[in-house]
Amino acid sequence: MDREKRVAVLAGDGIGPEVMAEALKVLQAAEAVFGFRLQCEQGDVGGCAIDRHGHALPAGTLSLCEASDAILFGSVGGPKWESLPPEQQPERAALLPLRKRFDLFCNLRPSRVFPPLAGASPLRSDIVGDGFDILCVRELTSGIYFGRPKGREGEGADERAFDTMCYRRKEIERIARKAFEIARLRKKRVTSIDKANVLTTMVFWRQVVNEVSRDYPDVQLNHMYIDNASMQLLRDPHQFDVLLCGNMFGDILSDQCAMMTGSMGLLASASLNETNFGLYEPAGGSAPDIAGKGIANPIAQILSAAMMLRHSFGHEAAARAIERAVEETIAAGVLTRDIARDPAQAVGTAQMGDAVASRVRADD
Ligand SMILES: NC(=O)c1ccc[n+]([C@@H]2O[C@H](COP(=O)([O-])OP(=O)(O)OC[C@H]3O[C@@H](n4cnc5c(N)ncnc54)[C@H](O)[C@@H]3O)[C@@H](O)[C@H]2O)c1
Ligand SMILES: CC(C)[C@H](C(=O)O)[C@@H](O)C(=O)O
Ligand SMILES: [Mg+2]
Repeated sequence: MDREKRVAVLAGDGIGPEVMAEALKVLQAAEAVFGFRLQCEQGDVGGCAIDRHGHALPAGTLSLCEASDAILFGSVGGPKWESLPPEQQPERAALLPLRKRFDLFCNLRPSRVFPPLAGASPLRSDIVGDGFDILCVRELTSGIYFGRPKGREGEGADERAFDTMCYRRKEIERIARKAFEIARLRKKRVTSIDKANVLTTMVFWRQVVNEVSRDYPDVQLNHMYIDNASMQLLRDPHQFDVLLCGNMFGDILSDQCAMMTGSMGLLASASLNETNFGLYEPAGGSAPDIAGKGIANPIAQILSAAMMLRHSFGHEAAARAIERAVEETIAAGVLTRDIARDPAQAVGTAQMGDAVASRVRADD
């Protein structure tokens, strides 16, 4: 890295601060091994920011992000803030505006089975086989999440609520291009997910994806309806390489893919714009059911930090070293409760972080 990079560290709510502490520990180990320095600065975000500052994304946090080279994000939300008006809740007032502000349209969610964890998958062993490797490429700044109008009106039996699903050609084109480019570095297969049999937006999605695919004749493209895709993932995950999804379908299928690898706590993600500025976060949430117990799996957060080193800072060797340290930790049987075969043998969040940090090393 040419100069010291600035990282906005937004741990957020629930298990966010617990798993973030472990990711920072692992980053420090990588700094020591590879001789680079990150300037990490913490900012409040989410429900805890509402409690402290009256807003889920305080101005100080936004300016910290604007002055940084990347954002390392934990998770936001939880029961305490669910009764607030929807537009004030942490997810809608902090996370979605951050994605929009930095134009983070390209969300990468890799689901790969760690071979020693094949038994942690809820899928039958003959279906998991020797493991699958699926990359969900999710459009993140448009679709039904952001379409206007959106609202509620009327009263009584006629009271209604509505969202708008809308995609512009340029929005479909740019995410499709990303999916095809990435597929070229993998098994060269893209499955585009839609609901073109019902939704006009999705007829357009399919048409534009077909048009973009002409520039990538070496990549095999097929289309699949979302309902069938959800079923096919369970029946034969090996048929998939890159899943190209709109915002909502990608949200749903990526949770499904994560669990198919054994736990929500394993799924990292990168949300990128055209300049490779990124927000890096676990795909799972604040996990209120286990928050504060020191048992959350920090791997998704740690692997998100590795993705930051790779995609925003171009430090492939350090990213790979962290990924390898995670693989070796798992192979050594150091497992949190969500992935341990015997819960009595499970380690806590901090022990898992220690185990990964101690295994970060340069290439042999
Ligand atoms: N990026 C984000 O900030 C983000 C993402 C998803 C959900 N959320 C928010 O989080 C809150 C809880 O949402 P939810 O319950 O639907 O989803 P969740 O992902 O928080 O939890 C779903 C299940 O997965 C488990 N899980 C998740 N991460 C884990 C980890 N690291 N280790 C072990 N187990 C883990 C949880 O214990 C829970 O049983 C909501 O307020 C939601 O809006 C935030
Ligand atoms: C918390 C929520 C807004 C978010 C989403 O729906 O995008 C989350 O579920 C995710 O997958 O990152
Ligand atoms: Mg989600």
